[in-house]
Amino acid sequence: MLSRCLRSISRIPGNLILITLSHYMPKPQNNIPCHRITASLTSVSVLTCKRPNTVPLQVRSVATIVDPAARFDEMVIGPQRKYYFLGGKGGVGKTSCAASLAVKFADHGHPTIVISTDPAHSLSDSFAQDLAGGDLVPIEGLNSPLFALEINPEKAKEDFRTSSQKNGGSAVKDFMNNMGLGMLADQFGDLKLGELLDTPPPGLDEAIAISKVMQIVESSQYSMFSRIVFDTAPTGHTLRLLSLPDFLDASIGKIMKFKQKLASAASTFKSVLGKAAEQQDVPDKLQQLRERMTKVRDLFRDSNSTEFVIVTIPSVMAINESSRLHASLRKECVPVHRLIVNQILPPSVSGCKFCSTKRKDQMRAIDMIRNDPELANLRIIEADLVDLEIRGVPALKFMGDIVWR
Ligand SMILES: Nc1ncnc2c1ncn2[C@@H]1O[C@H](COP(=O)(O)OP(=O)(O)OP(=O)(O)O)[C@@H](O)[C@H]1O
Repeated sequence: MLSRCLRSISRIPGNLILITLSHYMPKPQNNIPCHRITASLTSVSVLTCKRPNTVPLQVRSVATIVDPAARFDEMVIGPQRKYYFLGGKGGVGKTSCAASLAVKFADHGHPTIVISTDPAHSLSDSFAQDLAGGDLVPIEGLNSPLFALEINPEKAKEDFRTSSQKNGGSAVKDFMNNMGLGMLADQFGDLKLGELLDTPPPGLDEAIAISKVMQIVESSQYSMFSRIVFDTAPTGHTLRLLSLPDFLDASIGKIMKFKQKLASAASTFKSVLGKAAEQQDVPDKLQQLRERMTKVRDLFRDSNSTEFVIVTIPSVMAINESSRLHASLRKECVPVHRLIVNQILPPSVSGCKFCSTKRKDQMRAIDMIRNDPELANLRIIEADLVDLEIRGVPALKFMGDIVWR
């Protein structure tokens, strides 16, 4: 209702927001429009409706508009680089939404990269191109460059584990024994080096994948790309990923402490100091990893450049999970403004009994969103279930026009 009638919103003096509506709106006494508008605005109280098409409202705090459109114009504006992470429950349409957003950015003149960090990739299927080779692959047929990549987290984890074992885990222990400092190993038992180096915690695979991606996006070779879209793994992985930088920070902090203790202990073994210097790069590598993890965390939290878009479907289970995801993202200070409710059965299905029953269920689930304290304030983007397979650039353009309006 509001989106159909809305022409503009502007702040006016006296802590008022002026909402100009493009359609004729009856007076508030008629009991329709202002109530509907207040239902669509949070923390708003209606003062008066002076003229049929101009409604001044007093706000207690900045109003959030629940509007069934993505406001793509806001997303596309500005040449500075922006990151969009799309996440949610498995199978809800994260990849289709991420790929269609990347296609739309590129079609609007933004050189764009889309990266899948989901271990169960479907980005290749979505673009109908093989993107699993480890390098960015150009996607044809768009106004600006679009490159896509599927990260293989298993491989990244294996690389990390191998290099840790070579340079950090066993190498650290051998190093201590060689120096005759084996007795110090017990003293450093509380450092739990193995926790980080031998048995990587869950989520490390994706963090390393994203960290690898950071390497790509930080390099001057890719500085021209102004939009980076991530198709992330289902909720559980994403949540672990978010808590990972803090975990690693603590673990790596312990190892850095270890480095300092080792340096002071080594001073009593002057003859082996030369060897100590050779091993200097072990903690330095960890320091680099720590710095990269910190950057990943900062990137997730930077509201100027980053937005996490939650994708869901209109079912009670998916909406409950989205609510939990939003609560966790909020706790981690990750900016979230939009919730895509995908695969909604269109009203035209009313001829089919099964479909219309299903649609009623979906409408009830959508009502849940509006009453959910975590989700109600997000911009809700409604996307219909379409009767074609979302595969290949033309289908993604079609999907993009449905979702990213
Ligand atoms: N609005 C839609 N209309 C019709 N089909 C859709 C829609 N959105 C997604 N699909 C289809 O649903 C399936 C799952 O979509 P997609 O792979 O994008 O989900 P996902 O959340 O990324 O899944 P996963 O968690 O398995 O990676 C695909 O076959 C896709 O084409």
